[in-house]
Amino acid sequence: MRKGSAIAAEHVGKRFGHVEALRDASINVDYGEVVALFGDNGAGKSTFLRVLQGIHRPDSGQVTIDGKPVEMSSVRDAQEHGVDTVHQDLSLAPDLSVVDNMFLGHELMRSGPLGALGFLDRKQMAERTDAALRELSIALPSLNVPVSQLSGGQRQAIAVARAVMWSSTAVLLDEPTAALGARQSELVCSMMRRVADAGRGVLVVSHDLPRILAMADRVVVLWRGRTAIDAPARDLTVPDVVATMVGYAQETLA
Ligand SMILES: Nc1ncnc2c1ncn2[C@@H]1O[C@H](COP(=O)(O)OP(=O)(O)OP(=O)(O)O)[C@@H](O)[C@H]1O
Repeated sequence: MRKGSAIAAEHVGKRFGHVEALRDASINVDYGEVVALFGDNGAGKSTFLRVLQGIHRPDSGQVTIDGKPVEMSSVRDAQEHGVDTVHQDLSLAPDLSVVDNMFLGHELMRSGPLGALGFLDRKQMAERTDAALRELSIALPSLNVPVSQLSGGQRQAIAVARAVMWSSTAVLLDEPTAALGARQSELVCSMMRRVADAGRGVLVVSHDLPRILAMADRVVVLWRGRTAIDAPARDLTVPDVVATMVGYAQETLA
């Protein structure tokens, strides 16, 4: 497994007009590590995630990928650096099969009779889908059913497996357990651990404090656009995290 920093940001600032969404936000995710990003509503989590995804250019500060400074101006730039994101809406095409969703935008073609590329290489796509799901111990009833026929947890698993298949450095997840019940949330947590074990850095944004704190290696808490906590998860309890968020707010009101 590669060692060191998969993705990081130092002292990032980002303004939208008069709103200072990020003022001094820092985070580091090592290869093989799961880092949880917590914060109250409006703390800047989505903005920070978008900076790391190449959607927003930071006004100040630096993003590094694989330890090297990067300037990104699109999601494609982040993908070229091996960083992929699992969005809250999963971005799956409900009527397409598991295999077709895994290769959405990356379809494999094979030569037709006259040597022209024109046919989807369904065999190879199915084999690579099977291997990608196996790597994360994801079992599905069939790879050929439309994903709309699968459970929420299974759809989440496909979106994660797809991100892992197309990324070599880091996988960013936005609220992966928000729409799931307890059992499926636990399965998604163990899957995130396997993604890290497969050598990626994993960054998860969540409001599901107890569950994600219990499985993460490191925790970053944003408060009003600043990194207020950056500590090993084992050193923190849920009340610690909440108290920091609320405590900071009370300090300001006082
Ligand atoms: N495109 C934008 N234009 C203007 N203001 C924005 C934009 N994006 C975010 N903001 C503002 O930046 C601040 C941080 O928002 P952000 O969505 O990053 O917080 P969050 O921690 O993800 O919140 P939540 O948990 O509610 O999703 C908020 O005040 C928000 O209104």
